[in-house]
Parts: sequence; C-alpha cells; structure tokens
Amino acid sequence: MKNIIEIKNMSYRYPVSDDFCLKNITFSIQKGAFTAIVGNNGAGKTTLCNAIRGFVPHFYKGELAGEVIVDGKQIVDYQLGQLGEKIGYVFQNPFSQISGVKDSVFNEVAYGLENLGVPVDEIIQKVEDVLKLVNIEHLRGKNPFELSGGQRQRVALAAIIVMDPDILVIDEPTSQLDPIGTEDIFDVIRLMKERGKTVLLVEHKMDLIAEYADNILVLHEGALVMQGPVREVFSDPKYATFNIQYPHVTEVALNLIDIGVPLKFIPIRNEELPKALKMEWEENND
Ligand SMILES: Nc1ncnc2c1ncn2[C@@H]1O[C@H](COP(=O)(O)OP(=O)(O)OP(=O)(O)O)[C@@H](O)[C@H]1O
Repeated sequence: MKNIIEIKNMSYRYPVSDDFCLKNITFSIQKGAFTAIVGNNGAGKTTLCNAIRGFVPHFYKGELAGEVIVDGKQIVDYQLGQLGEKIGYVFQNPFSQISGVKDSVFNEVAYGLENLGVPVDEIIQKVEDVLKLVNIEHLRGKNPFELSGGQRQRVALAAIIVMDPDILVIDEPTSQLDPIGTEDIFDVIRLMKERGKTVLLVEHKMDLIAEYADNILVLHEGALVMQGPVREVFSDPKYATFNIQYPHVTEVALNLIDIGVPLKFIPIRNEELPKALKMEWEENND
C-alpha cells in the first residue's frame, strides 16, 4: 500500500519560541490507514497536524527542518488551497470552524462546495447525504451560533466530509460530546475509513482508539517516542513511562498483573479481559 504521508527528520520551532516543539520526527502513513496521535498536553500533537496540512510553514512561519511529503509532493511545493482540497481539517475547537457568514446549518455545510462552484442540485444532494450521515438532519434550519458545542462539532465534521478530501485530520472531535455522541462520531470516522479515506486523529479517549484505530503515534515533549499498531503500543511497557492514559480495561489488566494475577495477553478492548483470564485459567487447569 502506498504511503500518502511521509515525514522525514522533521523539526519545527514557532517564530516567537526559542525551543523546537517538534524534534526530529520520522514516520509514514499508508493510504487508508486510521492513525491516532496521542500525548500529554503540549506534546506537539496540534502542531504536527498543522505541519501535515501545510499551516506550518505556510501560515505559521518559524523554522522548519526535514521533509513533509503529502501524496508524493513536498508540502512546501503545494499552494495552501491545493492542500485544503486534499486534506480536510477539523479543528479542536468547533467554535473556530463555523464560518460566521451562514445563517443555517444547511448553508454552513454547503459553503465550501458553493465556493468551488459546484452545481446547486449536486450541492443539495451532497449536503443532504452528509447531514444524514452525521445525524444532524434535525438541525438543518438552525443558526450555527445557536448550537451547543457538541452540535457544532458535528456541523464542523459535516462541513469537512462534504468536501470529500482524501485525508482527514481531526483534532479532538469529541471533546464537547457525551459518550453517545462520541460513539456516533467514531462511527462516522469508521465509515470514512471504509470509504478509503486516510484518517489522522488526535484524541485522549483511549478506549475509542483501541476500538477503532489501526496505528498510534506517541508524542512526548515534541519527540515521536513510539509508533506502531495500537495493540503493540498499548502492550509495550515503554508506554507506561510517558504517563499517558491507557484504555480503561488495559489499566485494570495491568493492575491485576501487578498484584500477581497472570493474564495470557494484555487486553485493550473490554471484551478481551475475560478472554485473557479464561485462557490463562484453562492453561493452568488442563
Ligand atoms: N502559535 C504558537 N506559538 C508559539 N508556541 C506555540 C504555538 N502553538 C503552540 N505552541 C507551543 O508548542 C508546543 C506544542 O503545542 P501543541 O498545541 O502542538 O501541543 P498539543 O499536544 O496539541 O497540546 P494540547 O493537548 O494541549 O492541545 C507547546 O509548548 C505550545 O505552548
């Protein structure tokens, strides 16, 4: 499978800062993969997303070293507009994403397509499909500024999905949502993956990462300290050294191991803990 994103020895320093907030980062992402970026506050997750979508260095100047390659082309050789068509970016703060010039959710979601000059009947069809997908049909007539944070997060996601970009970079899409709303958003993201989209997601909810993502990048103080399939990273004792959350079930399992309860493997999804206990028990009682 082709690498759609390649980062080679990338370092970045913001203009006003003395220190590099991203340090010598190297990784690649295959087309169609769902990758979660995790790390403590200030680790550099949002800055890394901004480097991938070209805002570093096109918008935030500063000092960039190394290479950022998207779909075979260096990021510095793209126009920001070209990158905007290829990469849909959903902001951490849904309040930043609302355009402020549209008076209904329907028109807000249609806005990007209108700017591209897409024929009206096509716009209507696409917006209807996406409103249904993200489960906000009932909000179509509402003013985006009257919505709750969670509703705005859905509208922001819809406004990006409707543009049909190859890559989705999503920064904490569920911070304003309750557990049900959160699961709904992850279902939409899963659907995007099934449609062949490459997804990069910053998220603190590790249970959902364990459930849905393929790979994890672990950032710590600007360095990429671990990368690999979700199960490998959560099961690696090195992960514990960064004081980042685990999936709840993994936390419970590690506590059990600590007090001397052996497990056949380290579970990362809820349904796996009984399995790990049962396998261990059966092996010892044959
Ligand atoms: N515009 C900026 N100018 C200068 N420094 C910045 C800027 N934006 C972020 N930083 C600094 O860069 C570092 C990385 O910040 P970043 O927002 O990328 O981290 P993060 O992992 O996304 O954190 P959080 O989980 O809190 O969102 C931090 O030390 C932050 O203070």
